[in-house]
Amino acid sequence: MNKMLKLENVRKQYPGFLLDCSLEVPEGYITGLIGQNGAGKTTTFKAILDLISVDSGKITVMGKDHQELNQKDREKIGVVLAGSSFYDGLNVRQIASVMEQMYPQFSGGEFLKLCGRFGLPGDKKLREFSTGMSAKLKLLTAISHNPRLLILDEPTAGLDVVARGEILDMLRTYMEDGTRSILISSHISSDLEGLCDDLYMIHGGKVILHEETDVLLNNYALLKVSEAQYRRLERKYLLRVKKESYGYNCLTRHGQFFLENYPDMVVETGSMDNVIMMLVKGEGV
Ligand SMILES: Nc1ncnc2c1ncn2[C@@H]1O[C@H](COP(=O)(O)OP(=O)(O)OP(=O)(O)O)[C@@H](O)[C@H]1O
Repeated sequence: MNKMLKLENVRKQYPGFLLDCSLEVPEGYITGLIGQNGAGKTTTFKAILDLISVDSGKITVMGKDHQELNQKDREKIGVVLAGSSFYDGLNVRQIASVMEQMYPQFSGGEFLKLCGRFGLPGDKKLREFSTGMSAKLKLLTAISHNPRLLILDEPTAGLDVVARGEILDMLRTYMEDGTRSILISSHISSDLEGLCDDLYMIHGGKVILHEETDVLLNNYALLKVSEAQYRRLERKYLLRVKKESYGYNCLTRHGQFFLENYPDMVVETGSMDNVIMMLVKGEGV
């Protein structure tokens, strides 16, 4: 399978923080990067886009070293970064003409049609936009020049549930052409679990888990067990353990096995937040 993006042991040191990240985005995939505030998501995105220098490691974008991308290659990438935007005195129609001059592939007509569909008036200045409108505009400008790879750092940050849903719908529509790919970050797991094919969890600069979303939601589970039940559990099936007032909370990758074979045990599947919590707060077995 073609890799649209590959990071191999990319390291970046800041005072009190070390990013050490390896990840891949295969063609046709939506890959999610999930992590709490300060986990290293934005640092990873800036490294990919060559906005910061890295200390070591290798970053390959569409088969080329990320520092060797030419203008044509860069036109195949759409980006949403926190904070970046157009001058706020412009309106949507003016942005369309700026984009048309920058990107030969950009269709102003198509862009304005999409803006209309997502409730962005053509003659309203950016400074009059709500947070949700600005987020939608950023994503529409990133996808309207027909890129093959989207790199989206927290595109749903600060949005209400309706605006988040609209952003996720835009991304699903973008993916209908099967050769496109997305790397998207969020600290809200529910945004990513319904969208992504696979997920990387990042914590303290390190990737602590990489799994297909289906496996994560169906096979990873919390076992809530008493002291006696815990003593009988085979340790090899457990990833992390946390002492609780009732006994132990255990993270396993074999949730279906426990559901089928231990009818008396409390087995909770389907929550990415639980998995993250146990990976961060639980102890090794
Ligand atoms: N220019 C910088 N100089 C020093 N430290 C930095 C710099 N940029 C980021 N950091 C540190 O790197 C760590 C990771 O920050 P980063 O912005 O990548 O996290 P994040 O996962 O994107 O978090 P958030 O969800 O809050 O945006 C933090 O501890 C931050 O303070």
